Amino acid sequence: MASTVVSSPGKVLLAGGYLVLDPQYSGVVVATSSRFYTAIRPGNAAEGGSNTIRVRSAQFVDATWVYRFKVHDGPNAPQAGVAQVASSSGSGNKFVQLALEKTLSLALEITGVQAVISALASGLEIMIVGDNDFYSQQEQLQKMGLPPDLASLARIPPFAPTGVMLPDVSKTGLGSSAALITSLVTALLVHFTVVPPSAFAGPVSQSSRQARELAHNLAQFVHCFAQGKVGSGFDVASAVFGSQIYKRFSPEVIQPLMEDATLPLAPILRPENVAWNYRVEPFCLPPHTRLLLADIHAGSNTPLLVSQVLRWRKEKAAEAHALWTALDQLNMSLAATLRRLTEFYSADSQEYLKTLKYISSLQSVQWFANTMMEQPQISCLEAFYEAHLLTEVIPRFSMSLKHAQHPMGTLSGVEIEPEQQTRLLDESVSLAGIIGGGVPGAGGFDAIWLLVCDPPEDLPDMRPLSRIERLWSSKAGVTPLLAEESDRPGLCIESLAEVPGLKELVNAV
Ligand SMILES: Nc1ncnc2c1ncn2[C@@H]1O[C@H](COP(=O)(O)OP(=O)(O)O)[C@@H](O)[C@H]1O
Ligand SMILES: C[C@@](O)(CCOP(=O)(O)OP(=O)(O)O)CC(=O)O
Repeated sequence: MASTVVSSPGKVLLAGGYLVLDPQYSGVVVATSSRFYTAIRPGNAAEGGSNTIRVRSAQFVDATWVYRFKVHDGPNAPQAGVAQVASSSGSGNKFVQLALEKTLSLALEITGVQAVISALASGLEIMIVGDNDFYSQQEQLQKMGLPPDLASLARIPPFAPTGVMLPDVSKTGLGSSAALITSLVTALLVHFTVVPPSAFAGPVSQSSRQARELAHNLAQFVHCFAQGKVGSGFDVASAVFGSQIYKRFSPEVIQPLMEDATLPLAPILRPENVAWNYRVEPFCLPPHTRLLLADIHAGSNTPLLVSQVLRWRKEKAAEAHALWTALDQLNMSLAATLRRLTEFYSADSQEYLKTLKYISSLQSVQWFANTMMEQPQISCLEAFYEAHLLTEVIPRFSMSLKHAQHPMGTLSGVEIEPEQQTRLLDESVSLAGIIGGGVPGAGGFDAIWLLVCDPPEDLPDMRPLSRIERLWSSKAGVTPLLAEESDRPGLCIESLAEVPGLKELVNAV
């Protein structure tokens, strides 16, 4: 039987951090070209593999877990028992184990006990890998004697070994656990014929929507259950559906499953369940602009930041409401302006590209220097400038949150946009051809994002991307990531042979 391979993208929350935890507000999420991959194939019956599931995470030291599957007669429905029988590191992998247990339980409910048992007759071999971008490659570049730029990153072999055990890896904030859980549960759903592979073979369509929604609901539940908390779920939603404007689901929908592990899953997780009230509005960055991320190699504690901000919001309700409302307006204006740029391109790609090429060589303060410019170019330029101004204002607003708390003290030290990040952003955004940027997600010391002009044709002087690479290479500990915005839908079914480097890993013993 051929391997089932499913991938899902990482995420960048451009705007809407903290707000997106509340269903009244939305987050602007970009799915990345960097992905997680899960490959599943039958094990070896001759080696007594029946009902044995071996999971390997090839990029890490001692990252093999072996599980034994059993069907239990639950009080309400048959349930999958997935017990760990071996682990190369001696410790478990709660996220993987729960993904297996919950997905196989759902398969038992939907396809029946016999179908699941026969699909496990030879056991399963599962390989999980994430693109190099999910982990800081700064040490790898040093080892290879390469400068910290995009060309060097492209020379690192795919799925390069990190040389460390899983808990010790330095992450870049692309949302590894959400992308991993989403690709793993969906690969299992496909392998156990709960959903057809065709549902993930092309763009999100009406006919494939239900399968995606089931994968979404299951991945959200497993991710929350494994984390022991219900986040906004923007990371899982973008792993499933791609770039979007996201409004969260009410946590109540999965609360019964979080509290009672014996409940049947299908009635709650099925796509027809109207209690799943999340909203996904498709979104994409304007044509020929490039998302560029920096790995800052530092990291912040998101749960701590979140709990401090939410406590402040509760204590200072009126102040917080005013700030949340203002921030949401700015975030939604940014999304609308970026959309308007895409519309310009659709209406008149030549004028759009002319404008893009023009601003690629100028700092934003010079964009309006050319008084000879005429419509429709002026309107297009105005939209680029509006996007620039909005990204300038949004982080300053979150900073006002930092200052707002001082009299009260509860938020002191909450570094949503630390000064180092502000300085790096200011320097980056002031270069020619940079539309704007910000601190993604919960903020902190993790990363910054930039939107960079990337016109299709040659430019008379240095490309904006190269300007940024030059600036960042002069800063210790700042390296770009290869990730761009994904040009594919969220979840994708893959062919093993077409994912460079994956076949070799899957076939290695
Ligand atoms: N590449 C991987 N292979 C296997 N399990 C993984 C991998 N990455 C993450 N996990 C599982 O997900 C858990 C949470 O991962 P973590 O990277 O801390 O999450 P996050 O991306 O949300 O910060 C890990 O403890 C591990 O159980
Ligand atoms: C605060 C948040 O709204 C956004 C956090 O975004 P990040 O991208 O910082 O997330 P992590 O991958 O968990 O570090 C919390 C949420 O929406 O769940």
